[in-house]
Amino acid sequence: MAQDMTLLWGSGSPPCWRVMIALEEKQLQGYNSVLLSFDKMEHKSQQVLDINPRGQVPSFKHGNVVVNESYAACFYLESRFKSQGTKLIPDGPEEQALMYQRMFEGLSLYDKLGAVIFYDYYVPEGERLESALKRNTETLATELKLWEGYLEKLGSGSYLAGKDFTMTDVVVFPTVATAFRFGLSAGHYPKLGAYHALMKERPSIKASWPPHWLENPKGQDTLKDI
Ligand SMILES: N[C@@H](CCC(=O)N[C@@H](CS)C(=O)NCC(=O)O)C(=O)O
Repeated sequence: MAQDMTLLWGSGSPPCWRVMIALEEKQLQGYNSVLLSFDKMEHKSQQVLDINPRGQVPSFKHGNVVVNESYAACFYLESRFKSQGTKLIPDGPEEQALMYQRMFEGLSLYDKLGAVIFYDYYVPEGERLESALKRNTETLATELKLWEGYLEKLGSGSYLAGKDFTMTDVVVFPTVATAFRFGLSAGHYPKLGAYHALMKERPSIKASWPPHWLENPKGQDTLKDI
């Protein structure tokens, strides 16, 4: 089916997961899927550097077309396979505006989540401060409350940009799932919890669930109290 496509990816990487969901939704199964190990630094291998000089994943190739930014790859797939699989960009101008707005806001959520769960990874040992981590955590909680409010306003059973599944869900769900993997409480964020539960049942999500999460279903509890 999609044998002329290659995706180099790492398990649990939200940017990689975005592209995998888009491929599933556009019925592009059968692509050449190359799972790389971050622990072994395989994302810095020549195989990746040949198509992505940043040495990052996702790295994606379709024939001679290289698209490495996850948002760009998702847009490329939607545009190239417009009439195939799920329609990810709604036609209505208002629906489209909300979809674009929320998908780019999703980058803020991703950055703020990373600033908490990967604090020790990003900040060298001698430069870490309790006060900075506390501030990052408060900033994340404020951001999560925004999303909780968006879902509340849309009503139960909604996706992130309305009653239909859209590109916003493709690109933002992996961040939401990562927050829950790191212990976010559905008790504290019931709308996000319901959204997470709804999405977990979707075939594209089941098919692309991070393999190391399947192997080890228990995540961390970093976010349990926020
Ligand atoms: N802007 C890129 C970000 C990709 C990214 O940050 N990938 C991470 C994995 S989640 C990575 O490869 N990190 C290794 C590195 O930067 O050296 C996208 O959204 O595609």
